[in-house]
Amino acid sequence: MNKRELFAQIQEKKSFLCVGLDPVMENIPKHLLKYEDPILEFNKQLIDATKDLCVAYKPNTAFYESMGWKGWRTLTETWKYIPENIFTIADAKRGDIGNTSAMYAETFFNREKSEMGFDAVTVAPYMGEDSVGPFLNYKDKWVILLALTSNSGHKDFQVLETGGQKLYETVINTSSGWATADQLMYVVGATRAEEFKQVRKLAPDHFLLVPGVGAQGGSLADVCEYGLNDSCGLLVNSSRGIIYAGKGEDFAERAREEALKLQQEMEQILLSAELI
Ligand SMILES: O=C(O)c1cc(=O)[nH]c(=O)n1[C@@H]1O[C@H](COP(=O)(O)O)[C@@H](O)[C@H]1O
Repeated sequence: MNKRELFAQIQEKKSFLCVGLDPVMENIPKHLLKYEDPILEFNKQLIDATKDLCVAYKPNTAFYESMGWKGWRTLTETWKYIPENIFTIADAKRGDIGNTSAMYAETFFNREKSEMGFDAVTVAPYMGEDSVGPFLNYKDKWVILLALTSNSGHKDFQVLETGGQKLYETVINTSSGWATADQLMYVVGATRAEEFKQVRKLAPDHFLLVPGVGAQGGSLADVCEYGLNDSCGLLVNSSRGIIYAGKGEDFAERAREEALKLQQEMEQILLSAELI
C-alpha cells in the first residue's frame, strides 16, 4: 500500500488507528480455549470487531515467536485473515548484516516463500544503511525505523548528543537522506509528545508509527498537536488497551468500544485539521 492509498484509507475510515495484536495465552478468554488455536480465534474475533475502525494491524512477532513453530503458524494465519485494504505491520524490530537482513526481509515480505506479505516491518537502525537496505529492496514495502521509543530506556542512547544533535535526530537526518527514504516511516513513542515538534522539523512528510497510547499512558491529543502533517502522517497504535479491554465472552465487543473511542477522537482531530 502506498502513501496515497494509506491516506485515502485514513480519510475513508476517519481513523489513523493501528490495533496491536499482542496476545498472551494467559489472557485469552477461557471460552476460546476449546479451539485448536485459541490465539488465532482471539485475533480473528478482534479483527472482525475492529476492522472498520482502524487502518492498520500490528502483530508484535515476539508474542508469536515465543510459542515456537505453532506461533509462526498463528502469525501467518493472522496475517492472511487481515482484509487486503488494511495496512499490516510486522513488529519484529530486526536489522543485521546485509545477507541476514535479506533473510529477515524474505520472512515478512516474500509471500511466495514465507506465506506472509506484510506491508511494513519495524527495523532497528543501529547497524546502519546496509542493514536496512535489504528490506528497502522490496519497492512496494515500508521500513519503520526506530527513532525515539516509548520506553524509559530511550534515555540510555537515543537522546545522547552526537555531534551537536541527539542520536535519534541523527537517525532521522541521515536515513531521510537515503535514496530510498520515501519507503521509510519512523517510530516515535506517544510518551515522547514533547519531541514531536522537533521530529516534524526533521521529517515533515514521513509517516510516524506512534505506540504508547492506552496501557503506556501517552495522550493522542498531545501527539497530534505537532505530529499531524498534510497527509495525516500518523499511525497511532494501541495494543493491550484494546485487546484486553474485556476478559470474558464479550471481549470483542469491549475491544470494539475502546477502538471506537479512539476512532471518534481521531475523527474530531482530522476534522479540526481539515484533513477530512
Ligand atoms: O515498534 C513498536 O511498535 C514499539 C516501539 C516503541 O517505542 N514502543 C512500543 O511500545 N512499541 C510496541 O508497541 C506495542 C505497544 O503495546 P501497548 O503498550 O500494549 O499498547 C508493543 O507491541 C510494543 O512492542
